[in-house]
Amino acid sequence: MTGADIVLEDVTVTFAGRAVPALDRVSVSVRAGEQLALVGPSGAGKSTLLRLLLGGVRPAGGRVRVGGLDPFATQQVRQLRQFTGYVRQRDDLVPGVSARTNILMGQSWSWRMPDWWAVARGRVPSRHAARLAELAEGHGITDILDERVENLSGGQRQRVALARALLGDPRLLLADETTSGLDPVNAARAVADLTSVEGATVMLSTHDVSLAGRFARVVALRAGRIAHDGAPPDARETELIYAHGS
Ligand SMILES: Nc1ncnc2c1ncn2[C@@H]1O[C@H](COP(=O)(O)OP(=O)(O)OP(=O)(O)O)[C@@H](O)[C@H]1O
Repeated sequence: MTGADIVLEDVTVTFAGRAVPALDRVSVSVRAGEQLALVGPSGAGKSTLLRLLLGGVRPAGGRVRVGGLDPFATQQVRQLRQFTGYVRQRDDLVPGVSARTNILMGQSWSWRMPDWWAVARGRVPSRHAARLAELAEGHGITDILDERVENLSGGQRQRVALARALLGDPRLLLADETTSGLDPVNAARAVADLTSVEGATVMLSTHDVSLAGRFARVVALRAGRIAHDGAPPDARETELIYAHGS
């Protein structure tokens, strides 16, 4: 499986009612299979950039391509979402159903009738059984698979969301502050898992400078602009990226 390449050319996003663009003429190219950390102060545009890649926000200008697909073309974005694992900053687990069903539902686009029946009966479709068991074990959630997600802690919910993103062996993994609610052991495990999907392109946004330092490439945003793109910034550069004011 090959990862998805990403091309952003001169992309500007301006939210309604905001004088300042959330992304201001941003250009970034990511090779298929490349893994990078996205850093920058709160409000710098990290979530906006990740959401943009799946057609979640519409640019006022510029060009976006992910795996050669246009996220703003209906048919293409459907295809794009099928090969992407996305762990959002605020998880979007479906209440009222179990952790297991939530994890499986990320792959429902590929199900046929017998798979739907299996899930409706609380079972795991055979095509997902081995990988689900492996992910649940790896993330310490085997014992909570039957729990309704509203009964889980924030960290447990994050691990469920992570397992859902990883279940389909995605070509692209987008993780938005995924490790912030996790204890150090589970945070390390989450990063190890996110970066070990064979061939997948990975973009992980984080406020954790030491975590970002584990990536060969770090892209920093500041007030919607690229402030750094390359090897992890040193202490002085990091200070400038996070300095108050402009
Ligand atoms: N739906 C929206 N409507 C209006 N403004 C928005 C919307 N989403 C984001 N913004 C604004 O766009 C800017 C960038 O926000 P974004 O969430 O991308 O930042 P971030 O770098 O991910 O921040 P954090 O680290 O706090 O998650 C902020 O000024 C934010 O207030």
